[in-house]
Amino acid sequence: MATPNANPAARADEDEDLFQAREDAASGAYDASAIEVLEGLEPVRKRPGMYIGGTDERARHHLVAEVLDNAMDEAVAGHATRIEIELDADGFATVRDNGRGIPVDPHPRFPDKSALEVILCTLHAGGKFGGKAYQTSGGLHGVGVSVVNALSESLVVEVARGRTLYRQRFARGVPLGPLETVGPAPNRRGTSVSFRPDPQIFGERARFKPARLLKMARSKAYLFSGVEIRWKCAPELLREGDETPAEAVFHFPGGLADYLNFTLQGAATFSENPFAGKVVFAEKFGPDTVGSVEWAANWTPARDGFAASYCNTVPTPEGGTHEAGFWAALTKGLRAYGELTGQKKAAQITREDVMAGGCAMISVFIREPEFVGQTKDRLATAEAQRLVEGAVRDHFDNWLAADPAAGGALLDFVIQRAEERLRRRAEKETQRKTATRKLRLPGKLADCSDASRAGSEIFLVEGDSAGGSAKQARDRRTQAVLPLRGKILNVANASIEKLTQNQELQDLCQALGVQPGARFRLEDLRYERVIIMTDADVDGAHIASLLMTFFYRQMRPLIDAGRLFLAQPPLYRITQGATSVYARDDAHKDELLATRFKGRGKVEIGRFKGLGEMMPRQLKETTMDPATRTLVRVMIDEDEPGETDDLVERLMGRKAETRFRFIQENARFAEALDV
Ligand SMILES: Nc1ncnc2c1ncn2[C@@H]1O[C@H](COP(=O)(O)OP(=O)(O)OP(=O)(O)O)[C@@H](O)[C@H]1O
Repeated sequence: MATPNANPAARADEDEDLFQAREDAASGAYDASAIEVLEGLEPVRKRPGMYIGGTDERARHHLVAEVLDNAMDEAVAGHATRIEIELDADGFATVRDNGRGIPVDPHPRFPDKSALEVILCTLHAGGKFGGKAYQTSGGLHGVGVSVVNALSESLVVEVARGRTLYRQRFARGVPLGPLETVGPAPNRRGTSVSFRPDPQIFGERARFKPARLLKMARSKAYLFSGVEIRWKCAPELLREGDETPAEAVFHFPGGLADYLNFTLQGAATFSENPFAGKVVFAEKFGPDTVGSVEWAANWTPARDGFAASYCNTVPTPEGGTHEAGFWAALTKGLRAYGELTGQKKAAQITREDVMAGGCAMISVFIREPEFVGQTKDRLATAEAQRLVEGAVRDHFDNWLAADPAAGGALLDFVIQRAEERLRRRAEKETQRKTATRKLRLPGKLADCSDASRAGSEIFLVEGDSAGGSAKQARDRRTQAVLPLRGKILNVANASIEKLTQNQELQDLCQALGVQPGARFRLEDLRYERVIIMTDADVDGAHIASLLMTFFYRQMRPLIDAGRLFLAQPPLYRITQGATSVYARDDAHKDELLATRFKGRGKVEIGRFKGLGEMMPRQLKETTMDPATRTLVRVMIDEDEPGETDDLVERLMGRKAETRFRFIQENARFAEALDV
């Protein structure tokens, strides 16, 4: 669709620019010399995101998870009993285990290199591709530790094997020398990996967060009761008032049940003892079935339910087949229990009803799991569903029967959830029938012209001038624009009355076609995607966080369904001759300057003050057009359930000093966006 431009001369100039840029890319610069072949670990340094999902805080901590997963694999395979995690004041993280030690003998395919060097410097080198060295492992691709090596400014591996200590040092994935034999080590065995993430990749001021790693260490210990995890952190890294200890030892013989009780501390639950257990598959399904499942679940009316699942100790925040099997066992179990106790209504129960208020932890160990992506967010192995359902079902039936009071109360609670769900559905149907319900839409909304919800989007923009640009830049058929004036109310501490009186929020709800809080229904949402589009500066970031808090608190299912996004408007336009490119932030600008603009004439850098200042076609091309833009999906990234609640409370709640502390801790982010 054509976008009207206030200034036709400028439009013609721009067309010319664009044409030239395309020509340039299509001819002169594109010959055989433009085809690069990346060798060794270079691809990892070029595109870290492909291997660790980005270069942000989560990705940085994921490096430790990769190394820790290797040590856990060694423990789960029965070769290590102790893992130590240490954080140094100079930014190094060390993970040490007392396992077999990474093999150090010459590698059969590369006889002049040790297996250790091959593992550390080659993608896809590992002992977990279905061989005999590990039965169930979190590692699969032979990628983890080599990626950590590539992205570390400095990395040292020590291996104690056969009473001898070996060491090799690396910098940015390149060995600084061969594997050295340090000397005899009669009382030591295992592997130690020490590394410091590369500031060139993660930024100068990126540091590990002790609290985040402590949680990781603790949850690993819960997941495998056969391991003791020792934690040590340089006191300089801890702030006064931090709850993170400088030293701790984690060992949980009670496994997941301990974990669940710890997480639910204080909440009233249906049963004093959670529904918990463990099944070794070979005992249930025959000696050829490798692996096991452990679980713990309880129900509480006091808070929303959650499910935390793991496969081979790797967290799977997006669930997958193991979770599906677990909930299927419980749903079928409750229906059968209802039938047994004469509760006819139990036949209506679905998985959704069982999950409401259900807090569950599920950990499976299986051979050669299949995940979606290298960061392993979701388990895809179909077999896991059958194994978990089969293993859990009998135990659940027995648990319900063993405590009729708790079992009956749980069944009532779940039936109530089912009834509520059915009532809601009936209400909706009558609504649809009785009225061609007239929608009142706020006046300033520029709605899309297509009636279909599929593929439609609404952009929430800050202020009328940005709204004006966005209205010109949009695709009128599928993209709607709602300008919001000034900062919306901070909902973290607003009462519900205040919330409903706030004009901006009222308009927002009306435009979306939904109601906030308990009356929110995802089915009512008038658009497929909701996109927050604010300026790339501190004010914009603040408005975006207020909106995200609002959605998190009042419309959480919208986030869980993956339908909330952040637009990524550029901050800079870099021009050289006929070529222009856009940069998101300072780091991106520096990267582009270093890679794309080498010594060919004068480079001009323009900085956008706000969206309102951009030409509609620039805004369209960089930020709104689905063919060329990038969107960031807002997701809830929790290492532990309840963590986001804490963070939102800290950031947006009443205590200004905690917010201030967060901003200080994350100063890089705040600075990068500062104007
Ligand atoms: N702590 C350790 N103890 C013993 N062997 C190890 C240890 N760490 C790594 N290894 C060996 O190095 C191999 C490569 O490890 P790497 O982390 O690169 O990949 P992976 O664990 O096989 O798979 P993934 O890419 O999924 O993490 C492992 O398969 C294992 O054989």
